[in-house]
Amino acid sequence: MRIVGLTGGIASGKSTVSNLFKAHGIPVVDADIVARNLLKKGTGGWKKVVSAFGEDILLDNGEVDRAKLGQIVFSDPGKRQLLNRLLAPFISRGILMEVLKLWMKGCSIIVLDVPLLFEAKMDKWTKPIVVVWVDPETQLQRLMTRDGSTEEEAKSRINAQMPLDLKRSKADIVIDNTGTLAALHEEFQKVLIQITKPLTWTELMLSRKGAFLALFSIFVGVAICQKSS
Ligand SMILES: CC(C)(COP(=O)(O)OP(=O)(O)OC[C@H]1O[C@@H](n2cnc3c(N)ncnc32)[C@H](O)[C@@H]1O)[C@@H](O)C(=O)NCCC(=O)NCCS
Ligand SMILES: Nc1ncnc2c1ncn2[C@@H]1O[C@H](COP(=O)(O)OP(=O)(O)OP(=O)(O)O)[C@@H](O)[C@H]1O
Repeated sequence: MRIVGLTGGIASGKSTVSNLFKAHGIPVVDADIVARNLLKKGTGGWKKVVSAFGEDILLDNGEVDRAKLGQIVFSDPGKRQLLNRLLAPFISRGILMEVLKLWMKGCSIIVLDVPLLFEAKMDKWTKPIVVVWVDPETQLQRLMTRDGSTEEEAKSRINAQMPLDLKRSKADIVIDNTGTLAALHEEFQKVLIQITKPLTWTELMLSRKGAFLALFSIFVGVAICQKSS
């Protein structure tokens, strides 16, 4: 199974691109959805977060007030690190479970849409890594429009992540989403061809999976030779 990593900056267009993957029949595991489910009332994640941040972050119905928790963690790096530390193991386990379900269904290619793919060191699970990039001004404008946030709020969210240019430098494939949606659709078609084409022998051997298969075959070969001699 090929696990494609999809990441980028906040509001760079990951969900828009992941919808294109889904429209082409490629399943997507969305880390934001996994993280949202982990904060549902009564779950393990909810308990950890309530005991660390207090009941002040709850709504009257006992669910986490996401806007309030967001205001706290995006204006205080220490509190953000605390939240990340509490939720990271649950998030990676949740993602892994979704991957397993898709593997059991026989999916040959899946996409992991993870905003913090590099920050959470999940990049080693995925190949190729697609980074959705936008220029900083467009990113800020789109974020403020989508969330109805002030410039200050939007900037604090952008600055809470690894710089987008650094993510771009770590990518195997970059999608520039600074232009129109039509331009994005066009660029996506090229990426889809790149991602779905079968690996060449050289690429397979250079991949970790290929190296593992080669070593395994050598090991089995040696074992058979020893047994028959
Ligand atoms: C703080 C929370 C409650 C705010 O909720 P809200 O509904 O306002 O935002 P939402 O979850 O839709 O996230 C929007 C975007 O914010 C960015 N973001 C979310 N969490 C983080 C974080 N800890 N650090 C940096 N950026 C983040 C991502 O780009 C994400 O796509 C929520 O983001 C959260 O629980 N974050 C911690 C879990 C996490 O790390 N999620 C990212 C999955 S890898
Ligand atoms: N090429 C585009 N032209 C105009 N608007 C766009 C384009 N691509 C995305 N958008 C809009 O920009 C906003 C951010 O896009 P999207 O939600 O896909 O980003 P994201 O990377 O998934 O964000 P997050 O990190 O918060 O999950 C949305 O309102 C979306 O409709």
